Amino acid sequence: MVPTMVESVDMMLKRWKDAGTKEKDVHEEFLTMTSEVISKIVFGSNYEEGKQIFQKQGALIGLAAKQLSKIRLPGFGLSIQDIIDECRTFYIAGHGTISILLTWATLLLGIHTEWQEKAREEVQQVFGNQNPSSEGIPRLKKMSMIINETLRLYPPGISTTRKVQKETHVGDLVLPPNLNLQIPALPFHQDRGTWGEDAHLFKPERFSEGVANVVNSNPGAFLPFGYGPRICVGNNFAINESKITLSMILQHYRFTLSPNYVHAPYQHITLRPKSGVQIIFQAL
Ligand code: HEM
Repeated sequence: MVPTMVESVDMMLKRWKDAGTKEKDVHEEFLTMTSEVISKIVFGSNYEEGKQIFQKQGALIGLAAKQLSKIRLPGFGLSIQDIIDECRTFYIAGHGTISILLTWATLLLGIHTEWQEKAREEVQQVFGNQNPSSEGIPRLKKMSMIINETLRLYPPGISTTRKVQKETHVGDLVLPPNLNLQIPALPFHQDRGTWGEDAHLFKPERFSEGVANVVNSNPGAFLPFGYGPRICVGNNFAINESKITLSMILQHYRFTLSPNYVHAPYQHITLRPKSGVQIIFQAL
């Protein structure tokens, strides 16, 4: 997967170079790039083909006889429809969230340029001018701290849901069966009792000893990928793709937030910027 990710980021950086413009809406750029990656990995195709596959799937589902969707693959208990649904889930879950994480991380590094420099130094130590490799990715400690702090302040999957199976007592509350619960990440991520009075500030050093060290007394304090048996299955995929993308950008550009940017995060399933994030890039 790493070479596929590197190839897609490389294509994005070539587009940037050819376009020659310094200011970019990185949300748009990352959306195209992450769609490219997931299309190649799930379908072995590119972004345009991936889009077409979904349009064709719509028609296919309409045409598919009920009989077809009832065919079950031996040993797996999955129907053709189940497999189509799984591919769709991976396609949708597998790029929107990563592009949002990358967008917020770039915004924060565009403001906190001292952290941008620290991250660039680390990337140069680990990869030099070479493309990121799977052996080097786990050595990017500062990058992990930056990504975790971004996920804490701007969790793309802003809330998750659970359904109560049997009557449950939580403190004085009695939760009846079948109650749907919405579990928002932000109040936990910005709780001053857990994170301190500066909980609202970007301070990646909180994670210098890893996530477990910060949340060991309360595993629910940091929920960017959810929690328990239904935790996000794309967790490592997302972190790897984010580290690769940020590393390659840092190898080629120094960047700052544009004065044209208007801060307007809003929740539309995920936590995204309403009018994009405009960043000014300077080639190194
Ligand atoms: C930064 C990127 C991502 C974030 C923030 C994120 C966040 C989440 C969250 C909060 C959940 C709910 C977990 C729970 O209820 O406990 C979830 C579930 C899920 N995610 Fe992600 N996700 C990301 C990337 C991905 C990627 C790249 C994929 C696939 C390639 C993916 C596939 C899934 C799937 C299939 C589920 C449902 C798991 C289940 O119900 O068992 N996600 N994700």
